[in-house]
Amino acid sequence: MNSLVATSRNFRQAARLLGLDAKLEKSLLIPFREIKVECTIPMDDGSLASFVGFRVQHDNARGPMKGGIRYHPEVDLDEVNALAQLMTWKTAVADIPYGGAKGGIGCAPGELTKSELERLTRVFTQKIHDLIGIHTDVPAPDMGTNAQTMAWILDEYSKFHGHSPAVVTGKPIDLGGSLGRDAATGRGVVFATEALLAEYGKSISGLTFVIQGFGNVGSWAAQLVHERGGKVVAIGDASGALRNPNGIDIPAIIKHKGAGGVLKDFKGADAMDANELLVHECDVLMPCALGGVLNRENAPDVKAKYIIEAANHPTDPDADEILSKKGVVILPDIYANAGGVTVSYFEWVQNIQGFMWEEEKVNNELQKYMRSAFKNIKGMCRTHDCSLRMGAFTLGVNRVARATLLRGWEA
Ligand SMILES: NC(=O)C1=CN([C@@H]2O[C@H](COP(=O)(O)OP(=O)(O)OC[C@H]3O[C@@H](n4cnc5c(N)ncnc54)[C@H](O)[C@@H]3O)[C@@H](O)[C@H]2O)C=CC1
Ligand SMILES: O=C(O)CCC(=O)C(=O)O
Repeated sequence: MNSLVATSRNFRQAARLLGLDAKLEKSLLIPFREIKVECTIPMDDGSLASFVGFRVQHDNARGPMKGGIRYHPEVDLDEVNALAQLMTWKTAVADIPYGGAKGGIGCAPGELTKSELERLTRVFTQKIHDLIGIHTDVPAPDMGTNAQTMAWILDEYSKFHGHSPAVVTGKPIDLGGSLGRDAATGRGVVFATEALLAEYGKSISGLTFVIQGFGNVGSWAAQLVHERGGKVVAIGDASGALRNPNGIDIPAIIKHKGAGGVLKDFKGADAMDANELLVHECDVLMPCALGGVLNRENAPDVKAKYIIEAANHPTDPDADEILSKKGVVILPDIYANAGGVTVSYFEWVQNIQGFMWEEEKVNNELQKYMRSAFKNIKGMCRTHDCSLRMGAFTLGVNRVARATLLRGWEA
C-alpha cells in the first residue's frame, strides 16, 4: 500500500477515536508546504546530472518543523509526505516542542563519490535555505545521510544566514553536535523495547532478536541489545542476511564493518535468504531499514511475538491487521524510533543555550522521555480501548489538535 495512504489511514482512525471535527481533521492532514527542487551538479567525470529533491513541511502548530533528510532511489513526494506527517505525530508523542517535516533526494548515495554527494547537498541547501531555519524547520539525518551531510548543510546555510549551528541536528560533535545523538535512535529503540517487555514481565536478556538493517539505527540497536544479554539470531542489510542460532557476535560484526567489510561477508554466521529474515524464528523482530517491508504477503508467516518498529512505517495496514489477529504485539514507529528526534531536540537546545551536556545527561534524559511517552500511550490505549499504534496516534494527534485549536487555526 502507498505509504501516504497507509499513514493517512492511521491518522483518520485516530481522528475518529478522538471525535475530531471533520474540518479540523482535514486541516491537520494537509501539509503546510511541499517543496520540490531540481538539483543539477557536475559529476566527477565532467558530465552533468540532475536529481529531484523534496522537503515537505507538514505542521508547525507545536513548534518549528523537524525531521530528517533521506537519500534513496525510491524517494518521491508521497513517501516524503508520509514521513513528514509521521514526524508531526512523533514529535507530539515524544512531547518535544516541534512540528513535523521530512526531506529527501532521489539518488543512490552508495553510487556517488564523496565530492558528488557534497555538491548535491550544497545545491539542495541553496534551493531550500530560505525555507528552513532555527525556528522554522530544522533538518537532521535519515536513511542515506549522516553527520557529514549535516555539516555540509550547516556550512552552506551559514553562507546565507551567518553561523547557525542549530539549523540542523545530528551534526558532527566538532560543529556543535550532541554527544549521544549518533546512538540515540537505536538507544531509544532499546528503551522503548524495555518499557514494552516490562509490561509482560520480560526483559531483553535471554530473548532472541532478528534485526533488519545495520546502518545507524540497526547497528546501535543490535549493539545495545547484545550488551543487555539479548541474543541476535539473524541480521540483514542491503547486502544480504546472516543467522546464527547461538547468537551473532555483534561487536565482531561492527569491527568487520568498521574495517570496510560488507555484512554478508562476515564469517561468524551462516548466510541466509534475505527474504526469510522477517519470518525467521525469534521473540522480537526489529525492522530498522525500509518502509512497507511487512505486508500481506509475509505477515501470515511472521514468528516474532513482538515487533519494534525502529524503521518508519515498516508495517503496512494489511500486515498490521493480520499480525494483530495473530496476537503479535507491535510497538509503533512514532514512539519506537522517537529517540533520534528527542536527542535532536536536546542538541538544538544545547546550540541555542551555547552549553554542551555530558553524554550521561543526554542518555538519562532520553530514557525519561521514552518512559514517559510509553506511560502516556498506555493511558490512551486504556481510554480508547485500542492498540499501541492507535494509543500513540491518538496521543500525538490530540496534542497537535489542541495546539491548533488554541491558535485559532481551525476556522
Ligand atoms: N537515523 C535516524 O536517526 C532515524 C532513522 N529512522 C528510520 O530508521 C530506518 C533506518 O535509518 P538509518 O539507520 O538512519 O539509515 P542508514 O542509511 O544508516 O541504514 C540503512 C540500513 O538499511 C539497509 N537496507 C537498505 N535497503 C535494504 C533492503 N532492501 N533490505 C535490507 N536492508 C536494507 C542498509 O543496508 C543499511 O544497513 C529508516 O526507516 C529511517 O527513516 C527513524 C528515526 C530516526
Ligand atoms: O532527528 C530528527 O530531527 C529527525 C529524525 C527522523 O527523521 C525521524 O525520526 O524519522
